[in-house]
Amino acid sequence: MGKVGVLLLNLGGPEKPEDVRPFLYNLFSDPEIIRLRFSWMQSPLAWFIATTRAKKSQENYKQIGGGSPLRYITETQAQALQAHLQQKGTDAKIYIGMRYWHPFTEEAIDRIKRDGIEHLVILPLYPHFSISTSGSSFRLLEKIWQEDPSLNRIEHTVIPSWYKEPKYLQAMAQLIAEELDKSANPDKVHIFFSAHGVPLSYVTEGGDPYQKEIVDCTALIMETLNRPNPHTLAYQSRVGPVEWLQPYTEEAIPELAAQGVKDLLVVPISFVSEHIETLQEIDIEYREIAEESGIENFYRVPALNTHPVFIDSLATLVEDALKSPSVQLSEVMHPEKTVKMYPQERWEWGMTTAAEVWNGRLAMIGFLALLIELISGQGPLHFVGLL
Ligand SMILES: C=CC1=C(C)c2cc3[nH]c(cc4nc(cc5[nH]c(cc1n2)c(C)c5CCC(=O)O)C(CCC(=O)O)=C4C)c(C)c3C=C
Ligand SMILES: [Fe+2]
Ligand SMILES: [Fe+2]
Repeated sequence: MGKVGVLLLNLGGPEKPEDVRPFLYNLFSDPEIIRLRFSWMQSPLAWFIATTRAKKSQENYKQIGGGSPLRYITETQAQALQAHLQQKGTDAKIYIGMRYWHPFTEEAIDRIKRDGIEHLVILPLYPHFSISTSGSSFRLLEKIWQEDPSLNRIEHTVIPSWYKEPKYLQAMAQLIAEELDKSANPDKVHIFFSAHGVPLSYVTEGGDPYQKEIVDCTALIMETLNRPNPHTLAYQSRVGPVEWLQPYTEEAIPELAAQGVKDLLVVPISFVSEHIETLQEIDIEYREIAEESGIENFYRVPALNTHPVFIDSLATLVEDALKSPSVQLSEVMHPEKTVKMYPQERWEWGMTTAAEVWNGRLAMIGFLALLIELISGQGPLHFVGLL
């Protein structure tokens, strides 16, 4: 086999306070995050939301040291994966392609070309597929491929989602068991899976398999854990005025407390690295909500980061992908009717319908807010939680 490369896809995060606004601008410019019927409105709206949200977001990042640890952690994961693959006899170079911040996906592709990579495994660091995460990165890659025919020389294969990988489940179960055993009464602890949310319309109209994959994944982790603890699944990090997947984490925690739960173990499951939503949202905001509502012991399972069993699972995914028939970007993005992949047609159609909702509500709220905010210094977006 010729030169092998592995492209790890991730979201990216601002490294310092000045990065927050341009990072948010990149995020809200993505039509997979907000799609507007009139594409000319995308940039002004992204600019508007980024500018108005930046201060609050910067304050959150300040609470965890001013920036996101995502780049550093992803780099250590890449090094660990490269070393582990080498140990197992696979020579591969690892590249990091972030969607909204450095090192950008475009830069990774430039390096892959320069290094003369012949076989490329595309591995998103999201265990579950969502239109808004892996889907967005795949769409960007597809565009890069379309614009640069020389990339067709590279044989590529995509791993669309991988939450069923046994060693990933084992690593999660191991981390949960270690945390449970720190409690005086391990069997009494309520295990609380907190997944990152998406707008409900992504699932109901867009056909996003994300919710199903998350539900499946929690069941598989509980099965692997094999303990008698009760468990709950809820969704965190809602942004904007539309309905997201329910139950919401910030509402589910007080409900459990009202039912008499005293020991709560939060398990973040959408993401494999520590980031602002584990370090700030869970460890600070949700802990406060829990303690105020009567939870006595609040624990949190650490993110996988460079857990050796997790790195081994990533290596297995890469090795299996190199041995199996390739999965093309075009297959994932435009599956044939007979292939049971992501329902692109419903997704396109659904996102258009969802877009109308976003378009109507966000654009209207956005420009109205801008006007009111300019006049009064206090806009309505503060009340719907967008700013
Ligand atoms: C699987 C994980 C994620 C999903 C699904 C997801 C969807 C999604 N996110 C936003 C809006 C924002 N996300 C932000 C940060 C952020 N998002 C994820 C993961 C998922 N997002 C991570 C890991 C991070 C943090 C990166 C870091 O800095 O460590 C932010 C910025 C932070 C903030 O201002 O709160 C926004 C905004 C939407 C709208 C969405 C689905 C449509
Ligand atoms: Fe997000
Ligand atoms: Fe988020």
